[in-house]
Formats: sequence, C-alpha cells, structure tokens
Amino acid sequence: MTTIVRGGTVVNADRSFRADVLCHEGKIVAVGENLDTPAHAQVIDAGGQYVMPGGIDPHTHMQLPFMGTVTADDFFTGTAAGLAGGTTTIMDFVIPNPQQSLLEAYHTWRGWAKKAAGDYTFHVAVTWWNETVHADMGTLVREHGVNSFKHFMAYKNAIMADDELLIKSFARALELGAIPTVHAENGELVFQLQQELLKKGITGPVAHPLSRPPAVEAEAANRAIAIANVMNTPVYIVHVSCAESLEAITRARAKGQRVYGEALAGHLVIDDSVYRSNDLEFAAAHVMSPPFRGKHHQAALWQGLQGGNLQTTATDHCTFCAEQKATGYDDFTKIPNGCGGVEDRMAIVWNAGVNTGKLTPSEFVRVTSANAAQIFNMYPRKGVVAVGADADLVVWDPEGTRTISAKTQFAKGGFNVFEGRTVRGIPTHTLAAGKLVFQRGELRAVEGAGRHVDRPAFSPFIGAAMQRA
Ligand SMILES: NC(=O)NCCC(=O)O
Ligand SMILES: [Zn+2]
Ligand SMILES: [Zn+2]
Repeated sequence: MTTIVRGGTVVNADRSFRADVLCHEGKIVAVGENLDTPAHAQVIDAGGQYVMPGGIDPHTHMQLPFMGTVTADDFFTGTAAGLAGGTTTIMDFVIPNPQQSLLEAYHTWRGWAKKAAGDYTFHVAVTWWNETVHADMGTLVREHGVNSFKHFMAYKNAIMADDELLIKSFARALELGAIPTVHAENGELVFQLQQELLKKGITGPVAHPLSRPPAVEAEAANRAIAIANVMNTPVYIVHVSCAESLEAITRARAKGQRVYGEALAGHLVIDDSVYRSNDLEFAAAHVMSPPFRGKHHQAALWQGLQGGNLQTTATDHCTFCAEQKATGYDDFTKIPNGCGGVEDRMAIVWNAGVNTGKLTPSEFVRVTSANAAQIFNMYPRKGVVAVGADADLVVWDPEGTRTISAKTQFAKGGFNVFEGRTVRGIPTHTLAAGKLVFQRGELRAVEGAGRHVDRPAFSPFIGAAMQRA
C-alpha cells in the first residue's frame, strides 16, 4: 500500500517545513518537496494543513478491571476513538492484583489488546513485592519490550505501593534500564480524609476533591522524587494536576534530577466546579484521581508545559458509564475513578494551547508525541515525520472546528468531560501504519490492526541518568 500526503506543512518537534510525505508498506519512505506520485498511490491533499506525527497517549486504561467493575472502552473501541482524534499509539497499563504474577497479568493484557485498532504498548504496575516480582521485571524488560514500571502511591487496601515497595522496585528498574513511574497521591491520607468525610455525612461526589487536596498529591510527588534521587533513578510522574506537584518537579529538575511530568488534557481545561453540580450524575461522571482542580492549577500546568518542566500530555482514558458511576452516589469512595478523553486530547491541547499562543505547533508535537516517544524509547520509530519512521500521521486542519459531544463521539461510556466545547484545529485524516483509518469524520478502524510496540531498555534520552548508577 502506497500513500502520498501532498502539499502540507510537516511539523516536527524541532522544525516545520513544506513537504510531501510518501508512505509505503507502513513506513515513511520519503519526505520532501514536489515528490513524484507513484502509480496507484492513494493521494491525500494536505493543502493548507499541517502534517504531524500521530499522537501518542502515554496514559490510558482500556478494558481495565477497576474498583469492582470494568471500563466501558475495550482495546478496540478505545484505540479506534484515539484514531478518530489523531492518536495512533496508546500506552496502557498492566495492573496485576497484589500477589498475581506480573508475567501472567502481562499476558492477560496482551490477549485483551489483540483487538486494538491502533498501536499499543504497556507500562506494568508493580503492586506487590517478592523475589518472583523481581525476576518478572527482568523478564518483562529483556523479553517483552517493557521499559517502564508504574507505582500507585494511592488506592490503599488495593494496589497501593508503600515506600519499601517503591525503593525495591526503583532499584530493580535502575539495574534493568527501565523508568519508574508513579501515581503520586498519599494513599493513607486519602483514606483517612475519606473516612472523616463519610463520618461527617459528606458522602456524595462533592467530597471526592475534598479527600484529595493538592497537598496530598504534593507530598507523594516530593516523596517519589526524593526516593528517586537517593536511588539514582529517573522518575516519571503521571497526571500531575496541581501547582504544588509541579513545583516539586521544577525544583528537582533545576538541580539536575531527571524527573518527568505528564499533564492530562482534562486537568488543563476543566476545573473543580464540576463536583459542586446539583446533578449527581454529572458530578460523579467527573470523579477521577487526582481530581479536577481550581483554575490557578490549570494555569500552572500550562506554564509547566511551556517551560518544559512537564513533557507530555495524556488522558488517563478510563471510561465508566452512568450506571457504573451510580454505585457510589451515596458513598463517593465507591464511585469508579476515571474519565475519558483519548479521542479529544489532541484537539483540546491544540485549541487551548496553540490557538492561545501558549504553544507553537512544534511544541504541540513535542507534548503530544515526540517527548513520550523519547522518554519511553520509541523514537524515531514514533514521534517524528521522517524517513524510516512508522507512517503514523495526522493531517491537521488548523481552521476546522468541531463541537465535542458524547452524542457524536466514537468512545464508549455515554459521557464526555469536554461536552459542548467547540475546538478549532481538528484532524481531517489519520494514517496508522500507512493505512487511512480516519477521513473527515468517517472512521475506518480495523479490529486487530494495531501492533504491540516493543520498547527497549536504556532509552538514550534518559540513559545518562541510568548509567550514572
Ligand atoms: N485516574 C483515575 O481516576 N483512574 C484510573 C486509574 C489511575 O490512573 O489512577
Ligand atoms: Zn493514576
Ligand atoms: Zn491512570
């Protein structure tokens, strides 16, 4: 299959330039001005549009069994929704139950992901510790292309990692050349605050953010960073939601520590007023952790992206329908945590970032694909429009508009946290591995067409930090 994308402006993280892009057998084979169109090639007219690397969402949860239920999007519907929004690769999470073998869980998730329509790769959560876990981490890195391990500092009595686990797992990751990542919230504090709120009779979704104030997140971020500093490992902090966590990252980076931070599209544009709605269904639909924050936190996150202290944008796509969320209307601690977004991240970040002048188009590419590709060692296969890279492309119309709605979305769950927002800057075409999978509103996702992406250890972009040890 040969496709040529003609007449657009290619945008990479380092520069943008007028060029045609020729794709053959799933790879980019030429990038340049006035390329010849091979006979029988499919031609995509990108005149007046940008041609960018397909988005990488470094944080999704498809088909996740969580808090007694399973997310609405599976690997097909979730990756298909991503393709409709210009995201061609997702990084999902294998989350073993405590005492479950990491390898067994990994193979279970790989089985579920066989139906993915877009490319995928896995972080593996370390939720408990013994010698088998130590050994499995080695097998995952050496034989299964895993180079990142996740630690949940929250979710007490479930998957929470204590300091001993963090220290042992960070040390193991270091010797394997893998990067530890953390969900930074002090799970003990969250638990105690939840119990106090319930005792006081504050039981609805309005209590959710009260049980997880910024200080709870900042304590864990500071602790993870301190542990990483002592253990000499890099560390990647997922879904940074507040100014205080960003300050911890900024401080550490200023001292030369390799700390990386991720901002969610939702945290960048939605504020905590959603929890005070009288509409219980609406408020519960926004329950995710960390919660949406006050507006000054949003401003801080944008500054973090602009200043380079936050490197990636993600969604934490983790959809539950209204019936699932309703199980916790009388006890907010039982509302399954999670919101969607994989379909909308690129447009939300463009609209609120590039259209306002906060980000340049190249910076947009940096925070939507290139940096994730580099940190997690998929670059230059992913995250750049260049010869030899996968032909994962999004043709982006900076003047096209769309009003986001659950009624028209491809993702499941029946709700959209960005409902009613009109974005300017939308994908007109998405190519995944050279195949046209989305064209002007028409989704042509193919179940099972996605591939697992192996990620070797010792990413050269963060390798110096690992080799110091
Ligand atoms: N974020 C969230 O509320 N749900 C998904 C699991 C996690 O990332 O913490
Ligand atoms: Zn999390
Ligand atoms: Zn998550």
